[in-house]
Amino acid sequence: MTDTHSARRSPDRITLTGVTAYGYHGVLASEKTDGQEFGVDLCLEVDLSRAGESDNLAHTVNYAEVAADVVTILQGPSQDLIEGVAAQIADAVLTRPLVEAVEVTLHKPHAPVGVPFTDVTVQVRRERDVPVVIALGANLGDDPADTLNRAAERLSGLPGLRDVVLSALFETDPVGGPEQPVYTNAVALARTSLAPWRLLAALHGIEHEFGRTREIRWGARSLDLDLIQVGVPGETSEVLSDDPELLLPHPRAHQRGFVLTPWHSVDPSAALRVGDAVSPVADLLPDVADQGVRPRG
Ligand SMILES: Nc1ncnc2c1ncn2[C@@H]1O[C@H](COP(=O)(O)OP(=O)(O)OP(=O)(O)O)[C@@H](O)[C@H]1O
Ligand SMILES: Nc1nc2c(c(=O)[nH]1)N=C(CO)CN2
Repeated sequence: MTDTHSARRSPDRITLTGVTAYGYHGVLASEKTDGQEFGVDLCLEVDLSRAGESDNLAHTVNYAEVAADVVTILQGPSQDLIEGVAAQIADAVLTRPLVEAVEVTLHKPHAPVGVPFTDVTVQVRRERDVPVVIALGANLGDDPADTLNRAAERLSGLPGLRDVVLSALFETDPVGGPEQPVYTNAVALARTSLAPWRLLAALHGIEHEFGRTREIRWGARSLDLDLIQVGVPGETSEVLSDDPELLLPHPRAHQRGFVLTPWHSVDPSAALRVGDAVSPVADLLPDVADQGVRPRG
């Protein structure tokens, strides 16, 4: 697992250079009929620490798959401008959740320039930028409400997380676990350039700062930060994960009034995937209405 401060390190990278394919991009009619060779260099910013330890391909980005995507786009429908082709490649690469940024250099060495030349290139850099939903909970310490407000400030200060908006705070009856004090819960919405794993590591770091220890499952805690959803359900930005260390969307979110009620309060149009279906959070609320979730005065 990555350390909390890794978001501030200079990023790990995967580079892929000299991917070539024949395509039909260009403004001139002859370019659209005759075609020419295009080349692409890529630099992907990816956290490689987990793959470096695990030796597991699932923990990194498969550069062969990326190369195949690049060739598909180069050979795909004609576009007038190589700027558009480069941007399309960047967007396709960024659909991989582990890619935090990508730089694409698109070469068109046989462009009809009219004078002797070696190459023409465009370069675009794009960062990952997806919505995230984070649930906050606390039921230990002098002032759990203050804990949640301070935790939200820490979220706002995290490199790679922006536009953090905290919901109202709710007092909630404990769900599951041993007998324990009532909780204070809230939900934070934000946008991130961080890969989900790095965001989870950062959340664990904040929990740790607030004195969180993991002992009893569903037991009392000074601060709990859960990642509920990454990306927009049903769209290419949605991240689905069945890795037990990071399940996305959070598998119990749809059953939890202490998540759904604060979430709906801060985003009445929120939607959550439950199995194969994407449901408005508003439609899930009636099933959790008896769980004891009260606005905090
Ligand atoms: N979406 C997720 N958000 C946070 N942790 C997750 C997620 N999916 C899996 N986990 C894993 O769950 C483990 C236990 O997390 P935690 O102690 O916060 O669970 P909990 O809050 O007691 O229970 P619950 O997961 O039901 O909320 C963590 O080590 C983490 O790796
Ligand atoms: N009311 C409430 N109950 C819980 C909570 C929580 O945040 N609020 N968190 C749990 C494990 O994450 C288990 N039960």
